[in-house]
Amino acid sequence: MANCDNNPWKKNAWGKTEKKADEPIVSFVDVMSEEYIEGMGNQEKLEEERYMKQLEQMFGDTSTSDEQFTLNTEGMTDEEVALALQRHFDREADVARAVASSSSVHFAPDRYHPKTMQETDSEDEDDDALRQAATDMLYAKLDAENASESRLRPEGPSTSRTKHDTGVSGRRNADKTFNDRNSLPTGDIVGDKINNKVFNKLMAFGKSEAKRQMRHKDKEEKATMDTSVDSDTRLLLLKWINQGVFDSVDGIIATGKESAVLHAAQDSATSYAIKVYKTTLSEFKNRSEYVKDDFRFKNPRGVLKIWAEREFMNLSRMAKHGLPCPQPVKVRRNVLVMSFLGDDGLAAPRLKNVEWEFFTDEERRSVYDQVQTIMCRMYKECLLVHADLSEFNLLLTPDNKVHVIDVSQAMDLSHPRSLQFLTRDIQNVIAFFTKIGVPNLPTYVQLFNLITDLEMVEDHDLLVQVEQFSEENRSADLRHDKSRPADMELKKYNEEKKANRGISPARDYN
Ligand SMILES: Nc1ncnc2c1ncn2[C@@H]1O[C@H](COP(=O)(O)OP(=O)(O)OP(=O)(O)O)[C@@H](O)[C@H]1O
Repeated sequence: MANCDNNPWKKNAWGKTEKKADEPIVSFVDVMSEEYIEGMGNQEKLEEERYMKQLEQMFGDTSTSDEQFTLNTEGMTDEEVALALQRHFDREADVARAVASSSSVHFAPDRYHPKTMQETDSEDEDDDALRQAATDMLYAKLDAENASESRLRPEGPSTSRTKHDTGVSGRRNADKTFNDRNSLPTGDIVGDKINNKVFNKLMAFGKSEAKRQMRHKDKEEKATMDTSVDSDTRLLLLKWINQGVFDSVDGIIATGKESAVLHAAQDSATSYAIKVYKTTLSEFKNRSEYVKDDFRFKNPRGVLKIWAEREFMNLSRMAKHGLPCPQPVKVRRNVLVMSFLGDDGLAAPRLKNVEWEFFTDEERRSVYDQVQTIMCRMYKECLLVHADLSEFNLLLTPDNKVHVIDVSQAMDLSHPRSLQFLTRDIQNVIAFFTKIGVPNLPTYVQLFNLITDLEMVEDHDLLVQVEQFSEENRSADLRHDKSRPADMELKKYNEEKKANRGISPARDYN
């Protein structure tokens, strides 16, 4: 086979004539022989030695030891010094490269690279010491700047402080407490210290106090609404002013347990009392005795709004029979408008508040007689028992006439306990007039018999007799439905509504 190597037209894959290799051609057998490899190694060693000699000739000593580099800069300009340093740096770099390529020399990175960030215990200690020194310096500076605050610093020149220092944290706590006025009103505590325990307690107290005040505010707002007028009532009153029922509502006459009574005026000639019932259940708890047998009070919340209507209805019944009481004018939801008892916008006093020492015996007796007549007529003509009659619900107008008010709880005689309530009314009245010195008052039994035309005896307790009578003489209607005696009152209530030609007795007025 012809030897193709000598052919000048021989081209490589890119169409170019291949350049003849400078290196001697070595057979594969030679490459694989150990002597050849050894020879190669020796040759490299020789080349390396030769290179090092060259470097020595160029730069002098190229030792890689950690000897300190010294440069005598005497008489040198800055530029010469810089050049010398640059040369030194270059030389070291060359040596490092040469050494790195030699398998017999280990590369020491510390010499050319920044110190590694590996931390040791001793380094930690050093850092702590450094930090402490920096803190000391900072506080020393602060103290120097503000000599007046030096009392915050613990005694002794070598004492160091951190943010956890009691003095520093105490001052910081005091600042925070003082500046955080929203949560805690502290007064002036500038310059004082508060230790952490106290500070934490103060903050916790501040938070709970803020919450408590919010709750308190809520309650206050609700209470204001309860005792005076809520927004719905205000709207209703405004509507009545627009309708010309009255011109203005100009103040509170009284706030009772269950209501607020306001004064309203029209043309400065006519005055009205507006009774706004509270709409919270708590106020009606003490009414349980009136309502415990009454079907309407099974759901007490639903019943709150009927108190105004009930009073309106009772006042209507009484006014119809000409009893001295406020004239009912309007009722809607929990608001009742009635005529005002008094003079010049001044409400008539309750018997409780009358100055009886200015009254003669006859005048006092006259007042008692009026009350007795009211009780009799309420029972006989209106078929009602007041059920809360006392010196608190009887007003004395300037013409010395007694008027009865607050009849929302007044009950029809059909109520299974109406006689018991009448007995209590009698006891209240007799007790009061006895107290103000009215002579020759009847006994409880006498008054009871006078009002009811029943024949109770003096020898026995009136209430015991009344209980017994009620038990034996339930009305025929009630006997039909003993399980729900209050149904009787409902029946009467509905009959009365119908008799008043409307679903509600207030209908004719609204
Ligand atoms: N028509 C009126 N004219 C003048 N003052 C009145 C009138 N109605 C009520 N008042 C005044 O308002 C006060 C409270 O009225 P009323 O007794 O009806 O409300 P109450 O909430 O039932 O009060 P309490 O339960 O404390 O007796 C009365 O004591 C009286 O001074």
